[in-house]
Amino acid sequence: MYLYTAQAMREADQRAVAMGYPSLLLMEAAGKQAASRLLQRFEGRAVDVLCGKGNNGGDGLVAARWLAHWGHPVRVYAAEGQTGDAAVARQALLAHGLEIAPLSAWEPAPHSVVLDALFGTGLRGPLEGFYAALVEKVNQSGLPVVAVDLPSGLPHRPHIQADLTVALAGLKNEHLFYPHRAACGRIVLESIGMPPRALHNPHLPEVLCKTSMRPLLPARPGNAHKGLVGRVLVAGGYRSYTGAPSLAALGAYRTGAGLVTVAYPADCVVNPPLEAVRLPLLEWNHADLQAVRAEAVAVGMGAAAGGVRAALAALELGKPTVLDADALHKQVLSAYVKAGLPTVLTPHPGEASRLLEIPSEQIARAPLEAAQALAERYPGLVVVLKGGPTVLAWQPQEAPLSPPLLAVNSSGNPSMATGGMGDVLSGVVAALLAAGLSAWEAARLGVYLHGLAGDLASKPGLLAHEVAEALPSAMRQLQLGGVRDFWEPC
Ligand SMILES: NC(=O)C1=CN([C@@H]2O[C@H](COP(=O)(O)OP(=O)(O)OC[C@H]3O[C@@H](n4cnc5c(N)ncnc54)[C@H](O)[C@@H]3O)[C@@H](O)[C@H]2O)[C@@H](O)CC1
Ligand SMILES: Nc1ncnc2c1ncn2[C@@H]1O[C@H](COP(=O)(O)OP(=O)(O)O)[C@@H](O)[C@H]1O
Ligand SMILES: [K+]
Repeated sequence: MYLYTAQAMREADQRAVAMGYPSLLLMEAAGKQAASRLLQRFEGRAVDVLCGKGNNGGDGLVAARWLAHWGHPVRVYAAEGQTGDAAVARQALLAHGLEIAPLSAWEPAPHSVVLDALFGTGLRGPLEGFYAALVEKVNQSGLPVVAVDLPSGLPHRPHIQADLTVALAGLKNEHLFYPHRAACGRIVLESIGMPPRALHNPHLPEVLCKTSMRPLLPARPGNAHKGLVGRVLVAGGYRSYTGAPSLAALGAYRTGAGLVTVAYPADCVVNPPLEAVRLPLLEWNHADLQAVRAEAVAVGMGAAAGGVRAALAALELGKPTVLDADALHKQVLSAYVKAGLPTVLTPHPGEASRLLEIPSEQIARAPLEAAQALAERYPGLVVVLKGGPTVLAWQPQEAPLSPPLLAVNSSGNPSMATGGMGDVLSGVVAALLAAGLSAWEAARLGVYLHGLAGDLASKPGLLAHEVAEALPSAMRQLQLGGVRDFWEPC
């Protein structure tokens, strides 16, 4: 499944029509589904439907018709001047004997719910004048609001603050990225019958979800032994933060690594899991690391100034590698590009800011663009730009002229914003690399599982090792089909 811009969704709509699928059917499904989702959540309240003059308004007119048809009290307020499908929706509503009042007549009524069908993906620029005032009036009414497709006004200000948003046909950027996502409330995605071929567009970012991630889970053969399922070398640690390599080791073990070795400077106290092999080193050098039996490496966690040396020593092992934290320096990344090894780098916005030399606020505002810029700068390396949500980008070296592949994670939550969470992720991705997944597969599945474990363990005061401990349940639930994507109805 893909993440759409307004333009990409319009193109999908046009493809559906070109394939012979009538657009009126899409509007009918959209309005009917929005009405039924509203009733599911706000049964018993009168519904005020606010309709704009475009197709979002058309969806609202369809919803109003069905609400009335099902016997619910409904008042309709609409702009004048619908055309095309929305005009047909208006006629159909009138044929049911409903009256349409002007939008200017709307006043908040106690115990009602507002269906916001003012503007969707067709909005051009911020709302002003009458519509800006209407949106503010709805927000100030304190009434619950269900938004059709998008809270009206997004991605600009002012915009509707919704309790529920019924996304139509596909998720749009506003449904996944903050601060806009916060305006959507709970999000439910309705397919509205759009032909899958019309939605198909591999140039768009992939949304990581249970359906695409489940097939990537590595199988564990009946005759498995610890040398067969993937061994991981974790290289990191320094005086200041000795928990980092230990958490990476825990993440790797809890993702199914057969054996984890933790290499760290001998003058630092590291307490890896009991099950890990310890390798204290006097200095980061290739010869000592070479002795470790491992199919993948995670390097840089808590390594401070030793990060660059550790990463360059690890490079000579010629293994698939995760570069995190203190390994994330330009000279390291350039050396890994040259080596052409399967490599995943996992910067947070601060580290990406150092690499791209742009402010981290800019990265947080446009994470997909930042991940893409890193992927283009370091072809062949898979970029995992961590955040809420984490985004991924990869420019395959064999296809330098095509745009990078992009993905956005859908799992994870703000309780994961605590120290050590990223260290666990490095171990998870390294374990998947060691199990034989490609860098793009391991990064996508690793990010998804890590977020899913965070969702299962979510609570105030969540600690990174608790997320690691939830990884086995996350994998089992994904395997057995017990996972719910956030846009699925409860
Ligand atoms: N997949 C699809 O493409 C489908 C889309 N549908 C609906 O269609 C919507 C998109 O419809 P439209 O493209 O008609 O666009 P909208 O209905 O979102 O808005 C277009 C209308 O808003 C006006 N407008 C735009 N910017 C404005 C501004 N800043 N201030 C005041 N007025 C402004 C335009 O003049 C136009 O009348 C979707 O969000 C969805 O609700 C559904 O009907 C079914 C299928
Ligand atoms: N609000 C959030 N929503 C989803 N995931 C989050 C959120 N905040 C943090 N995370 C996840 O937690 C991890 C934090 O990583 P990082 O900042 O590197 O932590 P550390 O450096 O302390 O190990 C990332 O995987 C990130 O995606
Ligand atoms: K809307």
